[in-house]
Amino acid sequence: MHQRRTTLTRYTIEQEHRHPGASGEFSGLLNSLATAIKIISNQVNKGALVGMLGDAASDGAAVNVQGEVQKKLDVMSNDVMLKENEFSGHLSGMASEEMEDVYALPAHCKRGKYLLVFDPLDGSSNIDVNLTVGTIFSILRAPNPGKDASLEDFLQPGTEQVCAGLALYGPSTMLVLTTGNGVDGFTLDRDIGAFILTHPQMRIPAETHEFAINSSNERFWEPPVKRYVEECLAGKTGPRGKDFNMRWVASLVAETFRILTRGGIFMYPRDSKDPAKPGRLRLMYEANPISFLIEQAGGASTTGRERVMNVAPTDLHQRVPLIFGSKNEVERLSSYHAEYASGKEPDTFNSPLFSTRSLFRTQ
Ligand SMILES: O=P(O)(O)OC[C@H]1O[C@](O)(COP(=O)(O)O)[C@@H](O)[C@@H]1O
Ligand SMILES: [Mg+2]
Ligand SMILES: [Mg+2]
Repeated sequence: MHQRRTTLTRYTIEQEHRHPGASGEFSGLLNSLATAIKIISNQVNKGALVGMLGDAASDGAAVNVQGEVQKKLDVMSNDVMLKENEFSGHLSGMASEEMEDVYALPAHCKRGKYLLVFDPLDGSSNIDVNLTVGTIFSILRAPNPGKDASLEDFLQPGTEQVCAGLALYGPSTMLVLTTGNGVDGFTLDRDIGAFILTHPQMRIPAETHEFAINSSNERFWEPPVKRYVEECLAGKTGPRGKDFNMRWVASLVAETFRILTRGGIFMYPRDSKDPAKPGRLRLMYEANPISFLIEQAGGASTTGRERVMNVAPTDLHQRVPLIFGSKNEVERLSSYHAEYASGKEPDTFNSPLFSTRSLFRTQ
């Protein structure tokens, strides 16, 4: 007996039926996005077999607008995202982590009513060590549908996103997305070449005992983050009264999926490492789409000072501090930021962990 499973195609049609006025453009766009993701997944999966590992230029000279060395897979993924989506007819422009300016659609491509912003390959440092990487995307409404999009058209806060999602190229290839009605996860069934709904309505538990932060930056953190991490490390014997576990994959997509699955808090906070950069992660194609997913799954996302999706973008490649995950933990860390901003010194800063001999010395 045939057991019917919900494919991504069926899912988008069903969603469309819920909106009687829908034109089908959005489903068409998701379809071309899914095709791009399948192509990238195939190349990531084959890796060295198709010569896809390593830097884009053998001497490491290919550098993107972020000043980061481009991997071959960064370049290939960017190209696939552009070429598979430009023809959909549903976009009036695209912007990518790997390109300085807004991508101008070729003259022969029809202009549509959406804008697509993406990080074609997130977690690039993990490619050569065969760990999970992914693609992050955000869909906005084009202020001037049918016309070429300008840079200003893209500078919309995260609250304006109509859809956001990520693809994971890990042990299995997954697509996780939200259109503002919760978060649904699909797994690629390679035998039939279709995404199947395997993780409907994902929810993040409000409580957690797992945190993720790159602790090599500890000396650059602000006091609220130092305080929060110190309290986690103090475990049962500290003010939290419970032991915490720590994870750092250095792949935002993988950390996000872990948090969507079993909770936790992710922190790439503001630090003083490079005063020109208020954070490590990019607002438009990393922080906003991830925040939309997290909030839709019942979690929270903040810069420490404000809700990420409320930040008014001023630049395509703008960076922000990013703290997200289980609601109670994110709220706790936000309250530490607020206390710090108000000038109140919490008692825990006098704890031995912050003494001159300690790991978490205050500066
Ligand atoms: O190397 P670090 O400082 O730990 O940073 C890790 C972060 O950088 C990223 O790899 C940045 O993304 P890209 O690989 O797209 O540049 C995130 O996925 C991850 O959270
Ligand atoms: Mg990235
Ligand atoms: Mg990237």
